[in-house]
Amino acid sequence: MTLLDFTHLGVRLGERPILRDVTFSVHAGEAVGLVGESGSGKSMTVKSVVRLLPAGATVDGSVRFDGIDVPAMNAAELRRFRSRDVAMVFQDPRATVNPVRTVGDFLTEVLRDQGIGRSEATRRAAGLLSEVGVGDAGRRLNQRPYELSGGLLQRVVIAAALLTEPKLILADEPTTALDVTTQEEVVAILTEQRRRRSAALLFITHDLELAAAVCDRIAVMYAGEIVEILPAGLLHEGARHPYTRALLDSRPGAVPPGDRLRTVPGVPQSALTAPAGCVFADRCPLVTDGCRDRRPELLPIGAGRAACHLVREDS
Ligand SMILES: Nc1ncnc2c1ncn2[C@@H]1O[C@H](COP(=O)(O)OP(=O)(O)OP(=O)(O)O)[C@@H](O)[C@H]1O
Repeated sequence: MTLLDFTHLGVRLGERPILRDVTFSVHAGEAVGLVGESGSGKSMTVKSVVRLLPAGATVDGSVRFDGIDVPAMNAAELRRFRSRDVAMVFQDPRATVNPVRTVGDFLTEVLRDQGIGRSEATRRAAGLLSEVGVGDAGRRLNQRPYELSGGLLQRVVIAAALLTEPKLILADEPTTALDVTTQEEVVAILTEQRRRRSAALLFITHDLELAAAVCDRIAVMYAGEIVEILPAGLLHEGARHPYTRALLDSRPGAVPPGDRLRTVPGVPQSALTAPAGCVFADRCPLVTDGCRDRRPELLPIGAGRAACHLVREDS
């Protein structure tokens, strides 16, 4: 069953295009990874779900949650949607948690807003802290954010995200600010807890391997567009788009130890600077004249979809 549905979503900031024709869905309980270089539009796609786009953004196409058009929600519907149906985990937990209030206040606030009494809210918050691996929950509830490490605080943010039993979790590079060992623990906890609750996940990362480990499907973005979407388990053998292939080739693990790392040649484009035909044409090793003339559509190929004239003509 489709939970979140983007149909021809376009976002502009003034005259500047940010996202173009973004079309994909996330099913109930499914995890979809949004991958791509900096500036490709991953965060803007996620922000459009909760209507947190910058002031002055204009949106066309649709974003539907459980069949309801998010841009058309009135203030009360939007408040309810944001506080109950969807939860967010961002890169830096210290930017999410109020530094001067206790962890307990942060965790119980949403439940208290829903009319749940203090002791019940505290009991639930303590239970969730234990579930996300924060020991000595009673003591932690009385601490302030500066008393917790980044990894512990991100677990607190994950606990807060789970409190209202959301149907969808939006995670924007949730581990980038943490050290490598802590990253693995936090990803494992997020994955385990969302699976246990059958919550869907839209997971932003630069890291294809991480996306493949955490998600069921991977959507690759470039210059404000989705250029490929495919099952995570088929990432290595099934990726067809030259940009996805180039990202795979530029992973540290793609070259023998000691060899020079490969990069995707050229400079990343935004939706504003991308060429008129295929957005990847300027950097594509397979480019032909036809690629510069016509924009490829995201069409079924193999087990996924890709926006590339060449892989389509090949198959
Ligand atoms: N507040 C803003 N005002 C103007 N332009 C913005 C704003 N935020 C993002 N952009 C532009 O929108 C485009 C998409 O940005 P977005 O943050 O979605 O990319 P991203 O793929 O999430 O990148 P990163 O991985 O670096 O977070 C970029 O060209 C960016 O410069």
